[in-house]
Amino acid sequence: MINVGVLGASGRMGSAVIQALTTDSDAKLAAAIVRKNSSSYGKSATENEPVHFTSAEELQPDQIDVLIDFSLPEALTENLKLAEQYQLPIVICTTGLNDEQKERLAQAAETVPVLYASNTSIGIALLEQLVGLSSAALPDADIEIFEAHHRHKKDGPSGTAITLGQAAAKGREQRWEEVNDGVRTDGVRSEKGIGFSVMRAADIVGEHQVTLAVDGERVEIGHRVSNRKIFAEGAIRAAKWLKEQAPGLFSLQDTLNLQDILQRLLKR
Ligand SMILES: NC(=O)C1=CN([C@@H]2O[C@H](COP(=O)(O)OP(=O)(O)OC[C@H]3O[C@@H](n4cnc5c(N)ncnc54)[C@H](OP(=O)(O)O)[C@@H]3O)[C@@H](O)[C@H]2O)C=CC1
Ligand SMILES: O=C(O)C1=N[C@H](C(=O)O)C[C@H](O)C1
Repeated sequence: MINVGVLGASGRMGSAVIQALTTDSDAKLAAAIVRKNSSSYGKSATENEPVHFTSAEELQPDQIDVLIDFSLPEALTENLKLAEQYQLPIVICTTGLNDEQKERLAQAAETVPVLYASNTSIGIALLEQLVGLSSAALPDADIEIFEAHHRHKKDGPSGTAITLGQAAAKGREQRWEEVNDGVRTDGVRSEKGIGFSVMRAADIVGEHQVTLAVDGERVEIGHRVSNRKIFAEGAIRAAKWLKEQAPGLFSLQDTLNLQDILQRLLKR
């Protein structure tokens, strides 16, 4: 049984992780961590078990094996400090990180196991591989990425959309900085640019579509999530894997054998 500390525990994803832990036979909720000024602070985090929303300062580190972070980028530094202070593996699922924050992940990974996943679903991990493969196989195709999320989302393009763009660039051995067109404000695509379009509406959980288009033909690779349980269970699966690792910076791909499967199939 592993004991999980959830950071950002009062949020949409924090609540989904807490819910998923109630039915997991190998992992349980050990701490539901929020800001001290959170409206949830001190309230009960679960219906039947005696876990209350608590602050990082009150944490009992000996009762925790691994942390899962679904807070916001503003909390990243403090959350990594917590992992370092108590030598706890940490799965970071927050998106919208800037370059400095990404460097901070690598720095923390020198002393604790850190897994960063902009999307914890296996479907998106698979899409990443398929996008890399498609982009290499169709070197002249124009690549565009569409993503749709709920009206409350605070960052865009989504972390997943950026990860998929990076997979496409990697497939063509291109530097991401040179091909990232972002969300075009003038509507004009650069020659090798990868562009993004973003929809924010109602309760959409998470949708991504990568289009590779040549004149007269179009490949579309897409993924839709309709329940946050998918992300929650993926994060818990990653946490179980990370708990067994030495310090280092990992991705969801490290926990799966998708590359091996693809390589085996491509050799046939
Ligand atoms: N990797 C993945 O698969 C997925 C990643 N995400 C990402 O996870 C993150 C959270 O998403 P979601 O649950 O929808 O967001 P919410 O806004 O619902 O939750 C955010 C949580 O962070 C807490 N929080 C806000 N500001 C701070 C702060 N400055 N310091 C500490 N805690 C803070 C809030 O707590 P309170 O206000 O109570 O203090 C709340 O619990 C986003 O970055 C999102 O993009 C989302 C889905 C899947
Ligand atoms: O904020 C969300 O909700 C989501 N964020 C992640 C992202 O930015 O990619 C993953 C998921 O699609 C949901």
